[in-house]
Amino acid sequence: MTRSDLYAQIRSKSSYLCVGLDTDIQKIPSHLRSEPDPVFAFNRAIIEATHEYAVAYKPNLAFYEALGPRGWESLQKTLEIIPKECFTIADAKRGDIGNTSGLYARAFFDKSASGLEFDSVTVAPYMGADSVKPFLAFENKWVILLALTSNPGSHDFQRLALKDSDRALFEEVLLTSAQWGTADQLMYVVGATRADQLARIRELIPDHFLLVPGVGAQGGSLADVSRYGMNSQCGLLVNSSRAIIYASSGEDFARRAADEARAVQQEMAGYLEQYA
Ligand SMILES: O=c1ccn([C@@H]2O[C@H](COP(=O)(O)O)[C@@H](O)[C@H]2O)c(=O)[nH]1
Repeated sequence: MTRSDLYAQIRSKSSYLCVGLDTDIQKIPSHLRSEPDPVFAFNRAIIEATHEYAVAYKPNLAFYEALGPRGWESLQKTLEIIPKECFTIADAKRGDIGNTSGLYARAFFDKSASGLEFDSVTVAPYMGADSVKPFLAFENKWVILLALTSNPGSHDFQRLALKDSDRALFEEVLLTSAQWGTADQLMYVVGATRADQLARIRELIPDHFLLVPGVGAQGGSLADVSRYGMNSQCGLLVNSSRAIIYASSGEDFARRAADEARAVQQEMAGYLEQYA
């Protein structure tokens, strides 16, 4: 998907919501457990209920890989039914030496090889340029690099000040990696719990899209993320997983997920009018 297709969808839905498909077999409502593929049945209901309000879907690979081959099959079937206008993110956090990264890229971008074709994949940047560039070789595909993550451990390395520099490690990651590709193929993960850093991040990378997890269950503020992170083309995809997909554990789970997604979308519509 191109940047202009993504922006057109954000405008037409007045939304920059990404719904996270972190589908935990233990949390699926009990009435779905007798389905032949409960994970797929759950995802289908969530996607049907929320696609009016969401511009992107982000399955986290851990939830599928933990189930072995049947998890991979559920993922493949889920990807097939995500509406074509929606941006798809394989939250896989990959990255390795160049030839291995090339195969990871094929796994997520080359349907003829793996049966999967996502628009984007999350990648860890710490093995450097040669570990990221193989993902950037695919036309109209996106690499979403981890920059400043939402978890408490982001302080362990990402926030460390570099010696003889006024920059933190994550700032160096942003500035250096932005040279590896263009803002039409590179995005960055910045946690919503790190909204205090967004103004600084926008000084360093004004044009790139940011994938922002951490609102909802992790308590990040959508208001702050939107205020400090939005650029003139929105530049944000804000993810919420558990707060939407597990809004209810009963038979009304899909309707409740729609209610949550709609509430977030309505708040986003206001911020788009105000800031973009
Ligand atoms: O910094 C990061 C990077 C990735 N994630 C992922 O996003 C979702 C968040 O789920 P919630 O239920 O909305 O908290 C999940 O898949 C994480 O692995 C993140 O949270 N922070």
